[in-house]
Amino acid sequence: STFGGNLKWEKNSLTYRIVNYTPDMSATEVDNSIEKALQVWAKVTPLRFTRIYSGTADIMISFGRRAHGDYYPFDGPDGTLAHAFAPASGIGGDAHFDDDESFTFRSNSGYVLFMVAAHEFGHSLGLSHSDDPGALMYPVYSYRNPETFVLPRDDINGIQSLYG
Ligand SMILES: O=C1CC=C(NS(=O)(=O)c2ccc(-c3ccccc3)cc2)CC1=O
Ligand SMILES: [Ca+2]
Ligand SMILES: [Zn+2]
Ligand SMILES: [Zn+2]
Repeated sequence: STFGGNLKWEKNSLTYRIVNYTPDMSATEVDNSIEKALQVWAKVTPLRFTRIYSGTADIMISFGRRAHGDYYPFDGPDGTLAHAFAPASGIGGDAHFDDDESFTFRSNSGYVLFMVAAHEFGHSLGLSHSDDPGALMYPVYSYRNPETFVLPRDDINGIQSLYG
């Protein structure tokens, strides 16, 4: 959900940090999923993402369960899979993933981290939900092959209305 207003980043160069990992996948698979999910948005905007390994990034990415340090505790298996905060300082832009879910790299047994992350990063960049069922920002998870995934037109229009 889009916590916070309909803001946007006032800079095109953003940093991200993968704060911790899920036991479901290898670190390399998590790194790859996150990187590709950010590239989905970078490809159609002037936005550029630089990974940092310590300190505070614009987009802090972490896995947690139940109460995990903000006012939006997760709910155990299923239900909410993840959430992200709209662009702002501090927790703004951060994306949290519910570690009571099973995330996967490619197979469709479990939630594909790439897909969930691409959706959440839409929120991190200022997008809210789309009512187009084919859109990435539609609020219902749907599996699409990460290898062949192409950002739908509705999402391109949305992100380019903010950062075109
Ligand atoms: O904006 C919302 C509101 C509902 C949420 N529920 S969720 O965590 O179960 C969730 C639902 C769908 C997705 C999703 C949608 C499209 C593609 C990939 C994931 C991600 C998270 C999380 C979320 O980001
Ligand atoms: Ca959950
Ligand atoms: Zn959402
Ligand atoms: Zn959280």
